[in-house]
Amino acid sequence: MKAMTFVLFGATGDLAKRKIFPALFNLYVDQKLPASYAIVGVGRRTYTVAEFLRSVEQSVSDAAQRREVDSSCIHAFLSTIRYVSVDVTQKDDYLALLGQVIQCEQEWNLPQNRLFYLSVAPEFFDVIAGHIKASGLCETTGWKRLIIEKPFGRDLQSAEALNEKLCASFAEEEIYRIDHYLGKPMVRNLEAIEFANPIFQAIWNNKYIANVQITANETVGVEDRAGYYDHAGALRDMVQNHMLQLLMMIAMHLPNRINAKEIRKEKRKVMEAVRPMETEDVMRSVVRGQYGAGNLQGHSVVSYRDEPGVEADSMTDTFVALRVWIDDPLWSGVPFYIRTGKRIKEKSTKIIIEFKNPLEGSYRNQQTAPNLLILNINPEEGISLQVNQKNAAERGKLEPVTVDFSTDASQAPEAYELLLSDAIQGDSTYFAHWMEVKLAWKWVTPILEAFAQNQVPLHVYPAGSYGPQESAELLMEQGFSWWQDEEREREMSGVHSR
Ligand SMILES: NC(=O)C1=CN([C@@H]2O[C@H](COP(=O)(O)OP(=O)(O)OC[C@H]3O[C@@H](n4cnc5c(N)ncnc54)[C@H](OP(=O)(O)O)[C@@H]3O)[C@@H](O)[C@H]2O)C=CC1
Ligand SMILES: O=C1O[C@H](COP(=O)(O)O)[C@@H](O)[C@H](O)[C@H]1O
Repeated sequence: MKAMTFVLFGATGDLAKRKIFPALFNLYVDQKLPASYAIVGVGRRTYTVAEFLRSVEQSVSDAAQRREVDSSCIHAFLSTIRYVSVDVTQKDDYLALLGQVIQCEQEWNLPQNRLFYLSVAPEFFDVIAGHIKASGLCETTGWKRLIIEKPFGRDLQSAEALNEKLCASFAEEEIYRIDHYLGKPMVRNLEAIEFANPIFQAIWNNKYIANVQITANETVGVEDRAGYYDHAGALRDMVQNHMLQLLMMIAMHLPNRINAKEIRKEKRKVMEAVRPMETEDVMRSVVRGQYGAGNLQGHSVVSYRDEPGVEADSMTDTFVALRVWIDDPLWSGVPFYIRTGKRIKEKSTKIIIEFKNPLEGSYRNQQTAPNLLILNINPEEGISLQVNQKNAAERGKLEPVTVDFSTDASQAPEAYELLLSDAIQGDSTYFAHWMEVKLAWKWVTPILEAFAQNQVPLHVYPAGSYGPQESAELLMEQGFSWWQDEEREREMSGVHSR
């Protein structure tokens, strides 16, 4: 790993405190940072270095406790950090930043490898990239990289404009667009499940797969983010980025080689093959919902429109379900169902692959359940396979059982740790390439337009439910159902087989 200087814009912000500094600290403890490096925190407020380090110390204290490290370890980590107050809109302020970076490079004898992380509001992304270039921060004798937070634009046009501006300062291969779903260990694992297991690889196609169900349900509501969310909605907030990334990961074909270039090439091909939607398709294949008041895990919760900061007549989608077709020989005829919602009965991110069931009805007078491959992403992490077996206690009645493998999620590194470690090493496999982002925006555009013009009904669903009933109907049209909901209902009613 090459020695470097890590410049963190937004170092006094929420994300830096909650995720970035704890992740850097964990990497430090695990000796996954370069042998020599410096971190330069950039914020607007005029902190002294000591004040800034106190705030960093606070933000890594939980991680330090969990890792059972002593204060000397924390102080050693803090000793690598400096702070500069910069108004990112003021070009002259960047000279002080450049001075600090050069000073760090001299003090620690670091090559001019510079990693810039923009953890600031999106309206500053292009401004900062431009000033980094104009100030000379970009002129290095080593490498330079730019990590950029979400959201990457709010539609195709703004994303293109942002990308153009970033590309004036950084080349595509130097830009690392964060999608934190690509930092989740089980999402990274999808590629291995598909491509490192010949038995799955052999049946990963429309001959054997009946449908694929991708779910990211949350129990939380809009929280204190109405200012952003009420102008975004679930389609922009979750589908354009995270859900389509999951789709690309699960549907990509076997790459020629397992490396960043080939994997991203295959992901891009998936987005190119996703069937575009006309307005009529949107009306047939997309369900839009918004949570009403309800009861969630024993607590009454207010409707979305009654949340602080939300417009009383807001039409913002807090739930979206979609039926997606991929027009390529591998997936022709296989519906991919995607859904995501807030204030849903339980937190659950998973992908369920339902296999075709040619034996249905052929097993004497008994029904066989389809085989399911369940990829649990969050909060549980692991794989389950549903198979049929005879229950000896029930006179050999056939019933589905699951073979489970789960990992201890509490021991797995956090998404930001994995993403930061990758960017430091120059591995862009799990960052969104511009073409993926662009194609995803392009694909959601007709849906965004149909929502804006109210061409799709907004179904109100009770908080604590599985979303609007219409989302179940989307699957029923092909004779399917959301397996996860069925499973939960069965568990609750004490019935364990179909
Ligand atoms: N917070 C989260 O959970 C998540 C955040 N993100 C993304 O991360 C990014 C940062 O979010 P978050 O940390 O929540 O934002 P915050 O509002 O908490 O922090 C913003 C940061 O930007 C700095 N800043 C604001 N204006 C200026 C300026 N003119 N000059 C210099 N610095 C400035 C602030 O400095 P100061 O405090 O000194 O004013 C602060 O460090 C955003 O793109 C967001 O979309 C993505 C996923 C989750
Ligand atoms: O990016 C976002 O993701 C979170 C959900 O992330 P998860 O890791 O908890 O599944 C979502 O709550 C938020 O609205 C969105 O901006």
